[in-house]
Amino acid sequence: MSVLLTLNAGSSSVKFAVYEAANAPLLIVAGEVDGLGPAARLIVNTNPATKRDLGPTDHAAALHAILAALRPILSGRQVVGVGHRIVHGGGAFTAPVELTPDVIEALEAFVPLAPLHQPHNLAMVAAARQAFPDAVQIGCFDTAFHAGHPWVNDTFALPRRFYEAGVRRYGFHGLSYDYITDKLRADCPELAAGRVVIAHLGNGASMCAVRDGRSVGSTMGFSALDGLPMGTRCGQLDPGVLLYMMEQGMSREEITSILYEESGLQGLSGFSHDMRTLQASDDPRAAEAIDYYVFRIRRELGAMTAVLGGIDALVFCGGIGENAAVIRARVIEGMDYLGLSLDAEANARNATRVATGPVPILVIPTNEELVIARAVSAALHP
Ligand SMILES: Nc1ncnc2c1ncn2[C@@H]1O[C@H](COP(=O)(O)OP(=O)(O)O)[C@@H](O)[C@H]1O
Ligand SMILES: CC(=O)OP(=O)(O)O
Ligand SMILES: [Mg+2]
Repeated sequence: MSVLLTLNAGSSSVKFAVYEAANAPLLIVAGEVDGLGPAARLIVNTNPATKRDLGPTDHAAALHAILAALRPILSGRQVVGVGHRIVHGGGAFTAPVELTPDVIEALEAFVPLAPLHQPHNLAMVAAARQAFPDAVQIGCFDTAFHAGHPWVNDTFALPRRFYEAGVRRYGFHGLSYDYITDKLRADCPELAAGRVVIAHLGNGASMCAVRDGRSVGSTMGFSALDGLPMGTRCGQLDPGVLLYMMEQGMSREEITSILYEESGLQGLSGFSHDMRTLQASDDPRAAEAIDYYVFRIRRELGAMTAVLGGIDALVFCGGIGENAAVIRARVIEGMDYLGLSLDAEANARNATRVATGPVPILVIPTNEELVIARAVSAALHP
């Protein structure tokens, strides 16, 4: 049997799935290594019984563990296509593409703009090519969903030459937004045609303003640093802070490390980037980190609603958006002025529909893997 493999290297996880290679890909198995760093674990089919502690694990080791776990499943099956999440496609890659050596070379240019993702995304391509030399390798871009952004959301107020040189607000998490808008189109077409704010709250986090299924605004920009605070990333920052750091004599490497790896929930709490750990802690710094996180989501919810001129539905997704009922409750508190109010009981059990007010609030498990698998399938069956 011919199968497709998808690989999604996020900042704290590597997610994977295997599908039967049909026109509409049929899921065989899915799973992830999450908690990359000192204590990662492998979980298959979200079944806690399969959980295996891997100890200290980076992206490469995670892929190794995934391929080992897949060996019995892939035996007797032929991997004909591998689909990769590629976080940054810049202005040039606005649709899935075969990952030829020329394309890989072009994508390497974006490594400095997404250092927590792009190098790992590209390393997965090399590893998959070695493991499955006969399979076609397809790249699917987080930036592509936002490619039609209105210019005002695309630009910074810098001299024009920077825009021409590609210094633009690309936006990310596009595979997730693509899945959610498609799901809305299928399950609630009346909402899909309207003004929807999607909050993708994972280890990375962003929000997107969607009108009639198209991105018209997003909180992330040129790099995956902007907008909301994240596990270890700072989110929106006054550029004067960067000048200050430079004046203090910090090197580019030091500043990069602070902004990408030592900030966000990690920086504010001083001990963890993981929402589960922070919620379980009684350290006041954990509470303050969560306060700032919620404050910024509420602020951007107002901004995204203003971009859309109102809101017809709010969707939560990503590891935190799908599972952290308390965070959703705190984001929605006092938002009746937007027509948003929460059904506490439905919210507590992570139900799909969690609103009591006039504006639907939905919790939709995102599925970047399926978006990737569909793209691979389309490439194989044009
Ligand atoms: N039940 C839960 N309650 C609170 N937070 C959760 C829960 N499950 C997962 N998370 C959080 O989700 C985040 C990871 O999200 P995920 O979307 O899987 O990450 P990535 O951005 O690496 O794809 C972590 O902060 C984790 O603590
Ligand atoms: C773009 C980004 O931040 O992705 P993730 O949330 O998977 O780290
Ligand atoms: Mg992710």
